[in-house]
Amino acid sequence: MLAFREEIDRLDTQIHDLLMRRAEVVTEVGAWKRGQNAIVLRPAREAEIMRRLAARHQGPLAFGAIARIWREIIGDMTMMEGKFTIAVYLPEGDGVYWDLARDHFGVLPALAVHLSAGSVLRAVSDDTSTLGVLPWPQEGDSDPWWQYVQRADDKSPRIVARLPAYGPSNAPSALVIARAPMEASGEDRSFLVVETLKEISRTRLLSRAGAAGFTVEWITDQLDKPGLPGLHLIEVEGFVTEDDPRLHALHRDNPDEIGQPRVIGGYPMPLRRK
Ligand SMILES: O=C(O)C(=O)C[C@]1(C(=O)O)C=C[C@@H](O)C=C1
Repeated sequence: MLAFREEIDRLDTQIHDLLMRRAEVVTEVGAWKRGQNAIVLRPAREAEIMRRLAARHQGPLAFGAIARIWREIIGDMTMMEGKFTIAVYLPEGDGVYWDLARDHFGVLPALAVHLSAGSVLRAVSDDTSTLGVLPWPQEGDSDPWWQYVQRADDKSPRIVARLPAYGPSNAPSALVIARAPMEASGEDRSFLVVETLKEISRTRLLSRAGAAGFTVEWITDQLDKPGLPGLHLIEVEGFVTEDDPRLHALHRDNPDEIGQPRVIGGYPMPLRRK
């Protein structure tokens, strides 16, 4: 028994030393980024780190535990690189987005409570908060927040990540908005906002998107009544940038039905518990 505990003490010392060393390296990364005026948060890199660890993981400890520890490490170390505040949507009586934010970004960042999604968007737009945590878009929401996300550039907030980074696929999801650069992680999804100019069924819109070359994962509408002219949020496979020829094709091939779509961000695919 004593021998086991001595071994555990030695391992703890090594883990602690390595974490302190990792924090020093991340501090250097932070200094380098400040010199370059580069944005601190890199969701694509974070996803790659998690995927690499998941692929090599073995032994009796469930990967969910490793994922949680690494989210704490990465979240807290991101905060060391620059001052972060996170605006979190916290509807009365529902702390799910708060928990998702804390689990993802660690104990260090300050979380600010916002009672509406619009208020989260404003906080990130006017730089009161670095990041915003918003609910996954709900069907039937008459005033969905995504319609106010302008486009995927570095100046206005866009969707950059999905929470949780690891978990069952039916877990409640949140989306993170920030003014961060677009970066592909190798396994990504993107969000397009598409304006329909006349009455068109969802099936027709989806087949148009397919014909333009997109693989559609999910769609929701700004209106309670899908089919009427209006805005549609379409989640597609892969990393899509503003200059993607498929965006142009969707409008060009259906000029009376579909306006020029815009990209409002996307996210690296989270790891899924098998
Ligand atoms: O690789 C970087 O750019 C880092 O800043 C390091 C690090 C990390 O802790 O591994 C921290 C924040 C970024 O979002 C991604 C990764």
